[in-house]
Amino acid sequence: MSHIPISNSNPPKQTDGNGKANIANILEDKLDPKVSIDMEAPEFKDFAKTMVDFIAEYLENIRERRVLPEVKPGYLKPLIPDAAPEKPEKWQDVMQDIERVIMPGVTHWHSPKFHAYFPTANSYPAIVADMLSGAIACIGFTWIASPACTELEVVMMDWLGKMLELPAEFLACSGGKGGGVIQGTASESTLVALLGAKAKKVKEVKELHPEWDEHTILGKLVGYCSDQAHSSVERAGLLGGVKLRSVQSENHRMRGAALEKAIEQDLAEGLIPFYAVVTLGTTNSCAFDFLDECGPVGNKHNVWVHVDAAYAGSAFICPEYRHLMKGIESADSFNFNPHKWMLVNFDCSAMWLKDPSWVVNAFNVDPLYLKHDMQGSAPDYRHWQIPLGRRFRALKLWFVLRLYGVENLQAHIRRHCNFAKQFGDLCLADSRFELAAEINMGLVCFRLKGSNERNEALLKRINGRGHIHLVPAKIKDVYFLRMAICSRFTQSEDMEYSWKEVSAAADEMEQEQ
Ligand SMILES: N[C@@H](Cc1c[nH]c2ccc(O)cc12)C(=O)O
Repeated sequence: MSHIPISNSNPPKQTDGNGKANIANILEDKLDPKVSIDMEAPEFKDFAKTMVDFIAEYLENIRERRVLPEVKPGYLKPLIPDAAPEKPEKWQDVMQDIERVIMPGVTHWHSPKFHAYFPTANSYPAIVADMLSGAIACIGFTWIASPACTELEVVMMDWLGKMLELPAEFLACSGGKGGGVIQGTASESTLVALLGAKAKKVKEVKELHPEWDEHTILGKLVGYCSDQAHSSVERAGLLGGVKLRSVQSENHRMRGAALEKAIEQDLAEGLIPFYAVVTLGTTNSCAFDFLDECGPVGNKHNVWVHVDAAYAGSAFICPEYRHLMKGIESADSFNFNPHKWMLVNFDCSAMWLKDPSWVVNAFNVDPLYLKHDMQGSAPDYRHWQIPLGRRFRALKLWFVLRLYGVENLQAHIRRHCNFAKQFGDLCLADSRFELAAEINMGLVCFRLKGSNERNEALLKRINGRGHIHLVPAKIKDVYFLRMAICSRFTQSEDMEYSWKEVSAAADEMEQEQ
């Protein structure tokens, strides 16, 4: 491509006297058809190879970078021009600008010094798969829009479901109604399940009470989640236009009896329970609701049970953690994010439905341009999700599952859990600290013994030092720090480093007292 003058782009256009461009002149001013405006393949190969080298260098040495940037809001604008260039630039110049413009403002999520939120995944096989997805660049809304996009997704969701030992009813290969779909995020899955549950309940109630209009029914619907559920569950209720009730957890976990009590109270008030979200691995403390209690309660009251295992679900590929999803057979839908903890880059949120027809029919619009002759023989995933467009995300799963193998993915999970235990032990060996919750998976919730204010000051100091990055949480007015193990590059020495940072910040605070 580059540096070919594009003849029509620059000469001043004659105007018609009113400041408007003269159409005849513009039409005369055509592109030379022999001149390509595209980057050609040889140049693409050089550019892409340089980028691959940059990526490998960036990731392998990520530990050396300051995990949290020091820039202030607005830092970037002065570093680049105010408008897009008229003439093409060199890719080498763009490469140069990555360190100058972008890197100073990057929070390095894949650094072993990053311990905030929960992990987001990153692996070379997934990055390469995304390159291929970018090249095929199909929009797989229907089967015919790119059969491989749909069919690989169906099979990958079966592979993944088998890795977790999901009940056969969730899998397409069982030959029943069930199957899996890749959504963008767990929040989307929660909303999709809620909308399916809502459609199902409205239909049931209409059959029982043909005299009730839809508005009356919708006003009576009520859903449930634990008081520890992610805020996206509450948001799904708002987006879906239904009431959601939060159920008090016990030791951070929702119990069946509390859920049942809430349902019965609502029934007594004439409300219509329709949906319950059971969280396996909460954001605050990675607590697990009792699915084996809550699921059967939901089933008994004909309430759709959705399981949100966004982070912790990846651990169910390890048999030793599967007891935490006991009761899974009672769920109507199940979701976890391989893009959090299973080495598949964002976005890849795996959702299974026992009976997708509720979701499919709830969203069904069928314009002529989206119809095709094979309808009904394979899923048209546009009906399973909120947007119409969808990328070829199954490629990332396929590459990661094949190039790691289940064994190495299990090893990744186990390593992170062990690092969390290592950090927890370091913490407990220092009498100034205590754990704020039991250590679950790759998360340690800890705090300085004493007031919330002391812990707020500690976190500020840790993040201010800039060597590691953590975020806090609060449960029942107790403020604590969350140490999430996030990077696939983490080694045991990194945990020692992170602990030293925490204890050095505590030392500083003591010295100032
Ligand atoms: N980033 C998440 C938000 C989310 C939804 N459900 C969760 C459960 C636990 C957790 O730690 C985060 C979430 C998403 O995929 O939408």
